[in-house]
Amino acid sequence: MSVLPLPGAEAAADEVATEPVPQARRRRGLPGFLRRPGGVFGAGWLVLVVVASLSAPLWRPYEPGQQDTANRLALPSAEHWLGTDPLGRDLLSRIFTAGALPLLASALMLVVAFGIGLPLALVAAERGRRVERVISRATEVFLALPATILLLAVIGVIGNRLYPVMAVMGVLISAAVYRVLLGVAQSVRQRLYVDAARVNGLGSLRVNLVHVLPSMATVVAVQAAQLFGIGLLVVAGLAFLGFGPGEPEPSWGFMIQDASGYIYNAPWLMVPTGLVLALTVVAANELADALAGRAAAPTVRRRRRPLRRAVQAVTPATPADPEAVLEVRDLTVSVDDGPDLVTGVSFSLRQGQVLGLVGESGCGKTMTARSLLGLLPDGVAVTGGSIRWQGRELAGLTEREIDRVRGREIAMISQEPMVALDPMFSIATQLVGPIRRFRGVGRKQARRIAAELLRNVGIVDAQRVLRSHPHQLSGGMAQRVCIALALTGEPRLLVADEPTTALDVTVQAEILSLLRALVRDTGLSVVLVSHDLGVVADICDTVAVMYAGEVVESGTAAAVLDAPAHPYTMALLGANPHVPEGEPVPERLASIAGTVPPPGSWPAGCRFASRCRFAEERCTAPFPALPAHDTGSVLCIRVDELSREHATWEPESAGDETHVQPTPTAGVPA
Ligand SMILES: Nc1ncnc2c1ncn2[C@@H]1O[C@H](COP(=O)(O)OP(=O)(O)OP(=O)(O)O)[C@@H](O)[C@H]1O
Repeated sequence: MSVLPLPGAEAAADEVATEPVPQARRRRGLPGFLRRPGGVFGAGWLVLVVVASLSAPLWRPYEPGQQDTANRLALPSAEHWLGTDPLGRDLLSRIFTAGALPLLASALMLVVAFGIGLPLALVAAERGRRVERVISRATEVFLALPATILLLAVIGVIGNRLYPVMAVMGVLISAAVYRVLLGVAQSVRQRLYVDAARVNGLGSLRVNLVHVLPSMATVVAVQAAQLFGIGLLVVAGLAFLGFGPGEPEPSWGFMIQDASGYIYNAPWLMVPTGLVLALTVVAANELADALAGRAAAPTVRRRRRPLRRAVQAVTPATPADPEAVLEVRDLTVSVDDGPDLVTGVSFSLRQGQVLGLVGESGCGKTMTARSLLGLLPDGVAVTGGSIRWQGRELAGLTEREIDRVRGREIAMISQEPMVALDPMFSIATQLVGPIRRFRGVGRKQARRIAAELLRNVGIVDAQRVLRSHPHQLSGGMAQRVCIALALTGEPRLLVADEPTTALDVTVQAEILSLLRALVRDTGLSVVLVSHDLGVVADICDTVAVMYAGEVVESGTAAAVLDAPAHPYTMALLGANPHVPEGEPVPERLASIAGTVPPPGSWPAGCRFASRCRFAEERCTAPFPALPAHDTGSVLCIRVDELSREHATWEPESAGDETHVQPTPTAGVPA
């Protein structure tokens, strides 16, 4: 007997890992699964059988043991609608009297299986890889046990008592339930709105109850429906083998076994009981399929984002800039038992300033930014260096300690506003909760503050937006709401990970000007992650250019962007399609041959050397020391020579060019 795989449940689990299209959720009328014939049949038949079985004592035409000896083995008639058994007992009355037991026993099995499997999956998904490994190994032991033999052994010990036996069956099945739900819980926890909820101070229990569980509901329902059918078959199978209520008590399994003895001279006897059992199992499966179909249909796939954090030993560092509110020194972020993703990253940020982290995709910008909030993916940790925020060390804080900082002192906005908002709740609900938690105010006042926050981020019809759900907002509006959400805890530092990437150019300019206004009016500091030099030039005071997990050049935005000193910065600017206002549009853009080397295969010397036009043999040797630069730092041993030579990264030849399609950014001075 095996309960895995559960194909429908797995399909639904797979789909739940993607982001739902909110419009589909909000369609009015019948639930999605009831728009499918299988769903209508499954739900209808199950309701009928459950109601008829539980209420059988109220309506059955005969007592289940009442014998009509003149009418033995009768075919259906007006007196006995489904016929009679060898003792002349009414089949209709016996079938539905017998129904309560398998239905309740199956339900008990489900309660036990989900009562164990679901909490274990939530805990394993939340607590990280080590806890998950322990729980998974333990459940694998259960999966390896031969369930049928074990059940018979249990019956041998506790006797012919069906409910305890089915409870034991539930314990065995909980391992399979855990396996399916773990994957779902892990993927739901990776959604940005769960991340946002954690940043907004929601405790782990409430994150699970409010955000994770509702998103798992479909998979739980699919799996429960399938397991219910399996439970019915188990009960019937046990009764067929003689384990279950004995004569004269009716049971489906025993009635089928009894009928099998009359298969040649009274074949009809098998039909009613067999049909009711078969239809009930099929109905459970049809319902599961319809539920899985409902989950599968209205979805689109989105990029998954890593979220969880793990902190390991860190080394302290002394502050270099006395005016800095944020001082990151020699930050190293690594995969557990794996390569470094970020090494030796240092930068500082003053109050009311914006720091841009720039670089190609995969350079470690996001890992660096997420380290500030303790929101690294599971299995990735800060393994060295220091993150000092307002004089306090953040690297190495426990989850509980960093919880007090997240949202209240440091908040986050992300690249995909639509995914950062929970599609299930109105904007008011999503704002009021964090406001009440962070500011300790009542619901009414929280709603007033929510409206005020929306107005502060440029939303004029705040009341309408408060009543809306995320899918009713445009991308720009949703990002404004996300910024308002980030401001609910009155943070002093905002980590903005590509906040304008998903928006069109006009809206990008609006959001940038909103961020600028917030910085100017409130003294907020911002760490802005971007691969767009136009955006960085537009808003940042200082810049740290990242390549292959390290900062290769840093300094004031004016210095770095106007007079880049590191070849990689020169190359990025040479390949930048943004054209400064008033400057001639270049005919060709430079390109950078090759790709960023992945973590684990960085060379010992300059990591950019293999792509650098100015590289010499000595560039491949390990760096002697970090060369100094007037206004920041440059990780290039040829920096002085290149500066003297006025080196620039120009398009070299026809093979090294890209024709320009200028996309002027509103107000980008570059
Ligand atoms: N959970 C993870 N486990 C292992 N490696 C990871 C994980 N998440 C990211 N990485 C790797 O870490 C490196 C840095 O990734 P990161 O997301 O910080 O880059 P990025 O510069 O922000 O790029 P992008 O702009 O595409 O987000 C990449 O090589 C990436 O593949």
